Amino acid sequence: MKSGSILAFTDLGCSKGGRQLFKGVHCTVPAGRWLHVAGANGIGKTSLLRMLCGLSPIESGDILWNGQSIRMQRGSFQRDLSYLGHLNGLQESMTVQENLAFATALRGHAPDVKAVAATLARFGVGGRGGQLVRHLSQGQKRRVALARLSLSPARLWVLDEPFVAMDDSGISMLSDLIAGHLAQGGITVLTSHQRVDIGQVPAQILELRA
Ligand SMILES: Nc1ncnc2c1ncn2[C@@H]1O[C@H](COP(=O)(O)OP(=O)(O)OP(=O)(O)O)[C@@H](O)[C@H]1O
Repeated sequence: MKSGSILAFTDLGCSKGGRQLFKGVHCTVPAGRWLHVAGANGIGKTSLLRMLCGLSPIESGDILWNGQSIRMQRGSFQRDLSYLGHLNGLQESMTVQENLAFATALRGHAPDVKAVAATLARFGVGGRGGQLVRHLSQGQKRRVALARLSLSPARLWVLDEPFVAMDDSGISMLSDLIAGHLAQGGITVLTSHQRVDIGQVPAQILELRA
């Protein structure tokens, strides 16, 4: 993983349905650090993440990746990004193994069957590889989504409420996964209503306010 990436929000604002959610957000997150986007229900945390991922347009201000607006580098920025939303982004009618192989193929690589199996085992769903995703529990789906994330070479991880539906071992596994990502020079932006600890790396907290 290349080091030295940097993410910045400059005077960022967002409105939905004609209502201003937040404005004037400034924040810089360097390589190896993580940002906890916090704030009350409905304040706009998911909306901010969706702008960051290009799922909705930037209305005011800007988002910079390595000093350049993400609007000017859509393709390369998307390759640097992995997004985990509320819905996990898994194909329900495919097996667990097929989902991970599909994600690898989308990145232009041949699926490594052994690596997929080892990763599923690491995330506590090793026996589920041949099972359809729609037959998994919510927490198991989350674990499969995290297994897929761990195989991603993306430098920026954007995670919307990643700890929801996770049991204690899942929470600690995810914290370790993020800590490992940061140690390799990655950056993580996440939302959570709970306090989050990621190894020894202090949180940068962005508290959204109306
Ligand atoms: N497409 C839309 N049209 C109109 N309003 C929208 C749209 N999408 C989101 N909103 C509104 O924008 C506000 C912010 O929603 P968002 O999901 O970003 O909040 P949040 O901070 O993530 O909330 P929570 O903590 O409850 O998950 C909410 O009031 C929501 O109803």
